[in-house]
Amino acid sequence: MPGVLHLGAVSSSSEVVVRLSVLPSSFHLVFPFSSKNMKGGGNKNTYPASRNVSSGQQSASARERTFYNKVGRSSPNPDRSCRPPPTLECSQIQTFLKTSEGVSEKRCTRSELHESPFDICKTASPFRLKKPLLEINRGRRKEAERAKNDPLLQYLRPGMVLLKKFISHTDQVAIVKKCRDLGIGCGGFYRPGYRDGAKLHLQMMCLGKNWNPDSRSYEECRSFDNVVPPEIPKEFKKLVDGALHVSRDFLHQSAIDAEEVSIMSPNVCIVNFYNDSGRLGLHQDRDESKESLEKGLPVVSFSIGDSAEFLYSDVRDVDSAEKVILESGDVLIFGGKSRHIFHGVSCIKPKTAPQLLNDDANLRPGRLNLTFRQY
Ligand SMILES: O=C(O)CCC(=O)C(=O)O
Ligand SMILES: [Fe+2]
Repeated sequence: MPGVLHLGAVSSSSEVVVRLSVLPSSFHLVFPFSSKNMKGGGNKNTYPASRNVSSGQQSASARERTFYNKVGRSSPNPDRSCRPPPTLECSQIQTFLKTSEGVSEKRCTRSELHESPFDICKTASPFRLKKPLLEINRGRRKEAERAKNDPLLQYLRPGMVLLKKFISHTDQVAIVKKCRDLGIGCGGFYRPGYRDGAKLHLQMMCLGKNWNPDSRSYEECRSFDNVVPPEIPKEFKKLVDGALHVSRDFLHQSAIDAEEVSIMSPNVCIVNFYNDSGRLGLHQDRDESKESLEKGLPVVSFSIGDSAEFLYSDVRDVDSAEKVILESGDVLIFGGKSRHIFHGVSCIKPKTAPQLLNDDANLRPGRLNLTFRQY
């Protein structure tokens, strides 16, 4: 039965064998954004119509399209031991742990994480009280009012563009669900720290390659548990590509050199989850390859959930840093002359996530952020 987890466990004093098997699910892909339709100087408050990516056809209805039609049918991660996984469609995860000498098999395991996987979604309660319609509508009106005068496309500085509300509601829900599934599996969320014991104020998961905060370098598998990070879902890559094209069109329409934002193909993504007290100090993203950094290939950042106060500056100085609020659905791009900016998250603004997202994605209070890079 699709999506059903079979768990069998056999245990002896020297060995534990756990087998999980889940049938993979298939996806039908539909994406909402097409750079081709983007008129930078046109309607400031709408993005272009949806496009069915798989067929390349224009679709009639705009915005509210999803890139999964089967969200929530989770397929736990395939084998991610530090060896080539047998197949990405792998439907089984096997863990062999031996407590005695002579370990012959040691594959995808969580045993070394020392903590249970972090779930970015709330546990569904069968007794969840529905908010009164009046209250829901009041929330929506407030959100719409606030967004009314916000230009959808904002040029923040050379190489830095903000696409407000770029990710549709249904795509945000799908991203949350995908990150949740990956996050509770092998290579999922953990609280990163440094050798001296200091911890970052967030939960992190890497896709593509692992970023090691202590050595400030990328590695093929996580040094603390030998797990190969999950791949970046191709649906995420399509959204990144759409965002890059829309921002280049916008620059072009605004008589700014589109090359300030280069096209790149992400092969690394750092997924951060911040709770209400989460934050991230000012830093530069400078651990990608020399070639990528020299070309100024952009970082593309997705925000979902509660809003964040995002700081950026040419120097590492919180007091003089510029400030921008990143809201759910926003995409921030910084490349070219802004590729080396110092940036960070000074605070999360509690209870600012759209009510509809809370209802449909069941995200914990906090903020999900994905930053895509080309190593
Ligand atoms: O959460 C954010 O907006 C920034 C994340 C970030 O800078 C990073 O992961 O390097
Ligand atoms: Fe960063």
